[in-house]
Amino acid sequence: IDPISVSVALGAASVLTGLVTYTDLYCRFAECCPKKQRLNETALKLELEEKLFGQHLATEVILKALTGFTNNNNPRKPLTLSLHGWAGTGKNFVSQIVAENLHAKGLKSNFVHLFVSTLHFPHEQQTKLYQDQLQQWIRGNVSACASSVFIFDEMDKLHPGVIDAIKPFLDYYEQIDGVSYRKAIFIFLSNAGGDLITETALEFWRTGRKREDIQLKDMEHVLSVGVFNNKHSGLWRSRLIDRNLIDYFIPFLPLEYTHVKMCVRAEMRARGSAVDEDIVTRVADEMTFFPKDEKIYSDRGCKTVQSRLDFQ
Ligand SMILES: Nc1ncnc2c1ncn2[C@@H]1O[C@H](COP(=O)(O)OP(=O)(O)OP(=O)(O)O)[C@@H](O)[C@H]1O
Repeated sequence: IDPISVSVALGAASVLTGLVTYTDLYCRFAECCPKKQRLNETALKLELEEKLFGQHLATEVILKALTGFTNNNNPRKPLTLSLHGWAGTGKNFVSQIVAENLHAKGLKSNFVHLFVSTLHFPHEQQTKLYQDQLQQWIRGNVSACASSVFIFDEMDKLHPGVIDAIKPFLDYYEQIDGVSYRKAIFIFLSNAGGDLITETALEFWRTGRKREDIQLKDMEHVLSVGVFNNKHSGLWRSRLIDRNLIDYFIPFLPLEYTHVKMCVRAEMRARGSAVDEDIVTRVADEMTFFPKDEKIYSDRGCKTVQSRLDFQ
């Protein structure tokens, strides 16, 4: 054995080891973009089942979509989810859970980006500017981290056309100007389609069928067509829909009295208080329910539970 090559090899090995340790150490303190997107399926499943109430369809589809996408080393396009439903039914809540399961810092991660239409894109006459800014922002962030997550809240308040600026990034291209967008995840949140979802849920209720028997096929098509034809959906006549670039339309069902009670209990536990059923009932009774005759669904979902609890 040649002593010189041995020492070169040893030196190289130690530098390499040093480097690996340095990177590990660095990533322990600073946030690093994961080279391979890892998802703990079991943990996500458990979290959704335990924390998200009354949303069997969303739980099922989100799990399936994320597991399939993150297990695929070579996705052909980014994952695009469009979450629809009445206010306070858990769309933001789920996005937060998803973000945390993909990047430990969740919404605070440098690789998770939240856009709120009324905040980031308020003026219709500046659509062109927003389109340019959005493209630049997404390009820059995906170049820095391929598995970036982009969440667009209040899609129904987004001016038509803004979102079409990102169509090329959501398409099946291998690369655009040297950047691959295939590992990114886009999540759209919207109230659009909430009425269609409620109609279907009511139809099941009125005909004595169980809420849990509602299937994705009962809604997905109606939802995509409804959103495409709705001028105030953010996806009105959007090329994202007619080019089939949205992978899943995910319905969030309106929440019932029992779900509101579950939210109150969860909130009490989160505050470290013992669950007091009298308070739970009081808070749930204060919420308003629709339709006028049956009063089945909370018109704000679980949204005002936290503030109502403050006044008990
Ligand atoms: N299905 C649910 N299961 C458990 N908690 C829920 C659910 N829906 C809502 N909540 C609670 O209510 C809060 C508000 O809900 P969230 O912000 O997710 O509603 P949203 O659907 O995004 O409403 P909006 O369309 O008005 O933005 C959540 O932070 C969560 O605490």
